[in-house]
Amino acid sequence: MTGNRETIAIASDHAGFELKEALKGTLEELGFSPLDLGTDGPASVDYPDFAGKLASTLAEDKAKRGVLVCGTGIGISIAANRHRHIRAGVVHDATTARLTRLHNNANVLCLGARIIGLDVAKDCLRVFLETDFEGGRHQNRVAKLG
Ligand SMILES: O=C(CO)[C@H](O)[C@H](O)COP(=O)(O)O
Repeated sequence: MTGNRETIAIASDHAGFELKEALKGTLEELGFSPLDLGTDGPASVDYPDFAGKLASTLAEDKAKRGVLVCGTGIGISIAANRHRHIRAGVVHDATTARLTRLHNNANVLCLGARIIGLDVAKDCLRVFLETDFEGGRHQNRVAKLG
């Protein structure tokens, strides 16, 4: 928390850099405090490094939720999901953003900057952050993820 604003960790590779920068502003508008873990520019970098930074940040309890962006959202989600405390979901619209919270209790939102536009990405972010886990039948399934 920063003041009474929840901290949201956010990171990207070079392909996601511009979208990450834009989404930091969206987080502020929505009343959250973005914790930017890089990358810091358009120079080519390796997405597992930034997924790892975000995973460490959540493990250290510096944030409870995070956002990762790469070209497709896929590579950075694979990397993030190697960490047992991470449930990262790649989403493409508000419906998948809602369902990855309702059903999967995802704690990390993954977006593909080369796949979706800014307005859709903003919708995904807002819905992801405002939707609670449904529990019930999904609780055992999520527990079985390890
Ligand atoms: O989407 C990604 C991983 O899933 C990466 O952003 C993408 O592979 C980077 O590609 P390039 O080095 O050609 O910019």
